[in-house]
Amino acid sequence: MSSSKERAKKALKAMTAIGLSADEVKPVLLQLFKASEKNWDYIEADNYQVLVQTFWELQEAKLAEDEKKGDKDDFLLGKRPRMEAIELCEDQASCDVEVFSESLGYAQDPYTPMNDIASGTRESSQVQGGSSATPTVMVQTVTEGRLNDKFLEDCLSMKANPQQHHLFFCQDCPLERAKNEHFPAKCNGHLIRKFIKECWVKCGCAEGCGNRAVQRGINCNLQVFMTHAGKGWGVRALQDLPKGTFVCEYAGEILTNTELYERNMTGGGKGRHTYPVTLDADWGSEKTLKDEEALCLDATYYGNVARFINHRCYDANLTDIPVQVETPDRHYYHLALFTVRDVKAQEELTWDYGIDFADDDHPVKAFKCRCGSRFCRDNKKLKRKLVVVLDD
Ligand SMILES: C[S@@+](CC[C@H](N)C(=O)[O-])C[C@H]1O[C@@H](n2cnc3c(N)ncnc32)[C@H](O)[C@@H]1O
Repeated sequence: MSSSKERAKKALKAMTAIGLSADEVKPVLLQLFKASEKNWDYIEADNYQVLVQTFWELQEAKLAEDEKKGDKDDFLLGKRPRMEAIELCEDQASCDVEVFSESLGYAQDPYTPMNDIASGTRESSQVQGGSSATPTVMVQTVTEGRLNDKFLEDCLSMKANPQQHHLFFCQDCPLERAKNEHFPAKCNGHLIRKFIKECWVKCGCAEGCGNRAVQRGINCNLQVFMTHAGKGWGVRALQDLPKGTFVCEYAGEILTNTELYERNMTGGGKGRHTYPVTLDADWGSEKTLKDEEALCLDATYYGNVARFINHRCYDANLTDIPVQVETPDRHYYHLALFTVRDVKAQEELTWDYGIDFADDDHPVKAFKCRCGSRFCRDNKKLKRKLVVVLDD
């Protein structure tokens, strides 16, 4: 059995994975630990459900308290309510969760710019690439339109815990520069993502090879429907979709950051119904990217069914994965949407656009999120009436 220290560390990691700050969660965890008489099974049950719930309940209580005092500023400014009101364990030094005073340093994985080797066997899993004398290992990530489980889990873990993976920090970040040309903020780091590399003509494999999904197009029955949640149109499938199914590509115009900025300035972005998607833009290549090189996909004027897929914070049922079809290019590439779990017929398909709802400087104004997720990041709407269950 792991020690309290390890379990506390694991709990904090799980909380940062869903976007909560470890510093804010620490006192809540400590209090819960005491209140439950050090019952880790209780704290860890259902993926730390009680911890997440208690955290939000205490936030809610603090908010209500501030509102009573007429101190609504933090909330209105979109800042997270502070947690100082929560008492810490008086005897913290001897408490066996002393890990709370430790900093949570994450080990960085060495960067491997290759797809993971899939377990599938297929005629082209080791084939010659082009005219090169050295065989290129063609990695099979998709089998009959379904993503390899390990590959999918790795992609999800990268998105959930970017700090644990290789991040590229630019000296002069084009994304920050697009927000503030004269005083760009420091780069927040860009995730070096995993790519699916589909088979192509030079693989020498058959046309029917299972490692070709995106290039074949949509293969499931999708329906655009009017949602009842005030989000406008949405998309659902009329059939069950197993985990890892390729749903569709996100198609749009490829714009540079500069073009997107100009489009927004000249009114083309006003009343827009789509949210542009930033392409990873070759982060990690040696050279500094200029504004004209950082790309995004804008589906405002041209797109496909993916432009109707709504956003959901954290627990969406789709994820986007970059795909190389034909060219080994990490700058211009395809973005494909895959299911992250089994999805039932008629269930709305959703995707986390990665919006930072607190970022007022983003070139496109974020909408008021109505995703309905308990992990919704649009805190301004967090006015749920929760009952504080924690009686210490
Ligand atoms: C890619 S479009 C999705 C299709 C859109 N619902 C429509 O009717 O055309 C993105 C737009 O849908 C709306 N939307 C998407 N997800 C939403 C959410 N979670 N809450 C509220 N509105 C959402 C926003 O207006 C957003 O700009």
